[in-house]
Amino acid sequence: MSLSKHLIAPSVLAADFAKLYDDIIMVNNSQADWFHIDIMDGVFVPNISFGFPVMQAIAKHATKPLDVHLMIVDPDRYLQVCKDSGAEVITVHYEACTHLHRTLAAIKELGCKAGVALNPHTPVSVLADIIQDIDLVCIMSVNPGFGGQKFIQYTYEKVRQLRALAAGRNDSLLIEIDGGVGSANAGALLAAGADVLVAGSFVFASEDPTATIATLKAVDPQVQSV
Ligand SMILES: O=C(CO)[C@H](O)[C@H](O)COP(=O)(O)O
Ligand SMILES: [Fe+2]
Repeated sequence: MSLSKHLIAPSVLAADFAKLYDDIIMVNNSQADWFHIDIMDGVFVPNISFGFPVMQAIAKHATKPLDVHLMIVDPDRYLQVCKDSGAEVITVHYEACTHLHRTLAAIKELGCKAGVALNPHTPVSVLADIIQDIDLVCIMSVNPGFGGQKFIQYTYEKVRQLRALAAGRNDSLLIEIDGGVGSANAGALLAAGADVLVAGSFVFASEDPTATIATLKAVDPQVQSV
């Protein structure tokens, strides 16, 4: 049995949409902790993924929490439908929210965990005055919009900075890493202070996704050897 406390959230974006049901059942039966659901509007990011009807179909069969990453402008418009579509964690982008404090309060009001995602160019210091109000910070380790991109190395430093920023003010903060995550960087991310690893192509493009999830779940924190 693994003693690891970190969470694995396979990103459905990388699943085979023509056999989505099979992939949902695979995740249900794996050691994954959450489903990561990427919703894109073609405005905040230069891509459109899928919307709430598809998420509702996923929720019908998923036996694990849905961790929803909203890559959309003005996300307040869609919080209620997101909750009604099965979300347990709702993450909005810092860069997409004019009134982030109000948006986080609205997410919590719905009974969901409130997350904030940061683009690679956004420093963690922007969260200094609001860190105590956040359940989860998603550090983007690629520019959002597409799966299968190369992991940005500076992410390790951002995880360390965020853990230091939250110390004593939000010790239960979950730090999630999204983009280009796989066994080459998982151990170092955990050592830096990450709690949740999102993995899309690394899981779904592998020969045996169930075993790949188990491998990520079994990773121990490791100081990066570069
Ligand atoms: O938010 C995302 C893209 O914007 C995805 O969650 C992320 O890219 C995961 O895919 P991969 O593991 O293939 O990089
Ligand atoms: Fe994502």
